[in-house]
Amino acid sequence: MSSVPYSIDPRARELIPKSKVLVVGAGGIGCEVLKNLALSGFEDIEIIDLDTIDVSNLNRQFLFRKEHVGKPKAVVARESILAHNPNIKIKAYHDSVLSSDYGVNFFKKFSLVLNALDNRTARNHVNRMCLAADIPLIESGTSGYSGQVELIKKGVTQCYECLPKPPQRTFPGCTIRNTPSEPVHCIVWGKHLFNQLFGEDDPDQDVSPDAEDPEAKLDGKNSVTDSGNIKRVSTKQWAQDVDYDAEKLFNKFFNEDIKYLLSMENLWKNRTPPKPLSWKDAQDLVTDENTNNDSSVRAVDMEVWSIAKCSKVFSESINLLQHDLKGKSYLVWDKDDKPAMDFVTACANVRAYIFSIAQKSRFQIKSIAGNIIPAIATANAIIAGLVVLYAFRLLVEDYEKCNSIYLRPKSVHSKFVLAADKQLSKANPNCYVCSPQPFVNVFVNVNKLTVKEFETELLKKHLNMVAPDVVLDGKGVMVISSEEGETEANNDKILSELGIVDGSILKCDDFLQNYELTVLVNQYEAVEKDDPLYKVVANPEELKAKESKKATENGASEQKEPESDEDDIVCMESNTSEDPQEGSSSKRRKLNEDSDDDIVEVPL
Ligand SMILES: Nc1ncnc2c1ncn2[C@@H]1O[C@H](COP(=O)(O)OP(=O)(O)OP(=O)(O)O)[C@@H](O)[C@H]1O
Ligand SMILES: [Zn+2]
Repeated sequence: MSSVPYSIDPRARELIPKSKVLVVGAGGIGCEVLKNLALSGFEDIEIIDLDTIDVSNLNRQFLFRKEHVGKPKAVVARESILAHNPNIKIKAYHDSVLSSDYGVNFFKKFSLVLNALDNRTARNHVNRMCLAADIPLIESGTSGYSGQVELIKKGVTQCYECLPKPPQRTFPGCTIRNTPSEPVHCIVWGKHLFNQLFGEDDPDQDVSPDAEDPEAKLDGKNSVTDSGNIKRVSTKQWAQDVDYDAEKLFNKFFNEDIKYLLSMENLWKNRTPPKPLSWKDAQDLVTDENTNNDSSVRAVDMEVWSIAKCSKVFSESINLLQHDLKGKSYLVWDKDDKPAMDFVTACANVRAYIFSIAQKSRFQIKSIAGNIIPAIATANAIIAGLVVLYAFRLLVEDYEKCNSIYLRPKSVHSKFVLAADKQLSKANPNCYVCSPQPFVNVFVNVNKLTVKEFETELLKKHLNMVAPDVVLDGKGVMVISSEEGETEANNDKILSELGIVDGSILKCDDFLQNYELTVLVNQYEAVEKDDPLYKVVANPEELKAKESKKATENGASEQKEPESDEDDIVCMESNTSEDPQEGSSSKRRKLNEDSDDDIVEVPL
């Protein structure tokens, strides 16, 4: 780093007003980035965001005001910027960046793309689009007091998908409220419910179905007749009015609300729909194998409770918490408070059951629940400042000054708050996205997996394709087509029925992403009940090494539902809030790791 790291190159000053910049996401970081761009002289900006403004955004997304709630973020962000500087050319798209309207040619228009997103699917997609269009991308994210800015440039740096990532820990609100798919989503929901019933009112922590979920309104049609969210004036007030009757509460949250979610039909087109559960039916759900008679605290903590037990604990903990609340205005959730932790364990597991998600022991839930990270406005502001400083450097192709930079909480392990890598991160030669000839090994049971499962689970969910075409190499068989009506007849066929066997090569092409991937099929059969449906690796040697290592560590294979989520969670300083919060983490490395060998302090 130079001694005056943030001086602006005079050539960049000239280019700033002439350069066209795309900002993807107008949330916490996006609002800050837009303001910084406008104030530093950028005059040609486009902004895309799929969401509308929620009341919970107002504390940190300062381009939005109370009167904007319900309006599209991109549109209001544009209006707010124009109100300050009407001379800026700024175009807003209220849409998902994943839509086919934003293809490679759309991206080619820009000098720079700045990501301000909160989820991996969209980040992966923009990564691929910028690689295909050969446009520099600045990727950024925050998670609590930590954050990161990183340059992605074809042929110069690693791409967003070069390294495997730990499980995601920050979640969009609609995942929590409408479409949980992992245990942690149910745990966050359980903590939110605790706060709604007993804690301090926080609009960020609504637990009711979110009818404003953009996915529920695909094609502009909303299957839900009621246009707004299900609004309870106050969940706490309602709970008090029914005297915290456990049966009524259970039926409300696990039966009626789930029935309402089912009415949002678009959500369930490609997902397993949830099963509403009444209090009465829950009493019958006793696990057969529950022969464990050991009632010691340790045994109870390690066991995965049956749903009948969850409902019993739900009721008992509510009674205790209601008692604790007497004389206080609210309770503060604490993982070490028995009824509070019992309540979250019971709720998380009942919700997991309803959504066909693996249930967890109290011990596992405790470690996950204690590590959920809040969104911090100042971290967003610092990261957005760095994003725009890096934008200045990129305009003059000063890539060497765009090393990944990290914001991290000060701790006993590190003296400084901002640190940068000493050099640009090199691309992974085995990356199945940015290597010259992307290639990957997939391990699937060709005698069991259907074409549809292969497409949804593997190509879309795992390999992040949006609209793949798949041809069986050498045979010319069109397995999957992105054109409607061409290969639907294959959907329910087993892979082997189409001639896909061990050693087959599939050529997968996502026209939208301008991305071609060669897939080598390896026959694999799950042995244990919990073994994954499939595995994906660039280099099978890596898989072997990792698997045997993991197996000795915790008896689990690599891709299994992570048993040790807490290992991957970035631990915050002990005095930070533990309230769950959706954020925008894109972390690629642990930010509080001890070794500072490969990073340097950044003078402020
Ligand atoms: N596929 C996508 N296309 C366009 N915008 C997206 C896409 N996915 C996410 N976004 C937007 O990225 C932004 C990320 O911002 P942020 O992390 O602050 O999330 P938020 O939803 O505004 O806040 P929070 O989740 O904390 O309530 C959001 O405004 C979200 O709508
Ligand atoms: Zn890569």
